[in-house]
Amino acid sequence: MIVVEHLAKRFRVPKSKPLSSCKRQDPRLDGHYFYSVRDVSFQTRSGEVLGLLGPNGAGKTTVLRMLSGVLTPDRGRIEIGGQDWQHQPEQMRHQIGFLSASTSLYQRFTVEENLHYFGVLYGLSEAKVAQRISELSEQLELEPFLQRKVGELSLGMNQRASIARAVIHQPDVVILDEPTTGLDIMSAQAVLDFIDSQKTQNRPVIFSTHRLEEVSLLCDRVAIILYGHCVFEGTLEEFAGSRDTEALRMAFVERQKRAQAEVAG
Ligand SMILES: Nc1ncnc2c1ncn2[C@@H]1O[C@H](COP(=O)(O)OP(=O)(O)OP(=O)(O)O)[C@@H](O)[C@H]1O
Repeated sequence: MIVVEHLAKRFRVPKSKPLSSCKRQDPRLDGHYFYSVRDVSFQTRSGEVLGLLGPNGAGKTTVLRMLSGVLTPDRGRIEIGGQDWQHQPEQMRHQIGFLSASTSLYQRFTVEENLHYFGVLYGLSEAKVAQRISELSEQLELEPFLQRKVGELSLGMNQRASIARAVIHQPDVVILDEPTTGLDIMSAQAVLDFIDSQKTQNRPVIFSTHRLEEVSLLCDRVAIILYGHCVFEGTLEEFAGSRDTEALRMAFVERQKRAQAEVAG
């Protein structure tokens, strides 16, 4: 079970850097600080997939970076499997597999060499590393390019290898930031199948996306982030009355319009 309560994160606005007009009008700008995440709460159970939705700049990546331990929240609480992040940050970091846009691999190493390197870095034995590489190769369809250098891979291959790197240590929780963005159909499908397979292993997945078809297909729950606030958290049926993509789209547009009107008014 993952419980996130009242997360908040602000960043100091550098004096030297002029803000865009969009940023200057953003209600989250307050004095010298930009409040990227104001108040976000949600929860998800083992074997559930939670989709984090919201327009560009809503605060999704900042939430995921706090969940994965990359950023420390200014406020709020994160509990994973009954343990509080704040009290056991190192232990918790090992329980999480996090893929972000900045998850990178060594370009001159092959995919297998990269996975081996990161597996050893996580303290896995040689036998365990070999077992994980074999499992992940199958799950993410890496076999055809396992021996190729990362610098020669397509975007889709690179993303699948990066996901394998993120979960090489068999974490209890998988967190993926826009995992299918920019991918071709086959690579995107391999990533979606991987997320789906986590359900059968009873492992919770939290992922951000702009694609409602993916939410409809995979998610048990959604959390909608607008201007750094969580404006909805619950099942798809509670959100849109059904899992249908069009129903989700209408519910999402309705929420966003309402939030914009509240901000403007
Ligand atoms: N380190 C930082 N310093 C200053 N502002 C930041 C920082 N990180 C994020 N922000 C700002 O916080 C807001 C939320 O950013 P975030 O990346 O979390 O949004 P997002 O919902 O993931 O957007 P997208 O869908 O485009 O990826 C944005 O306005 C962003 O510019």
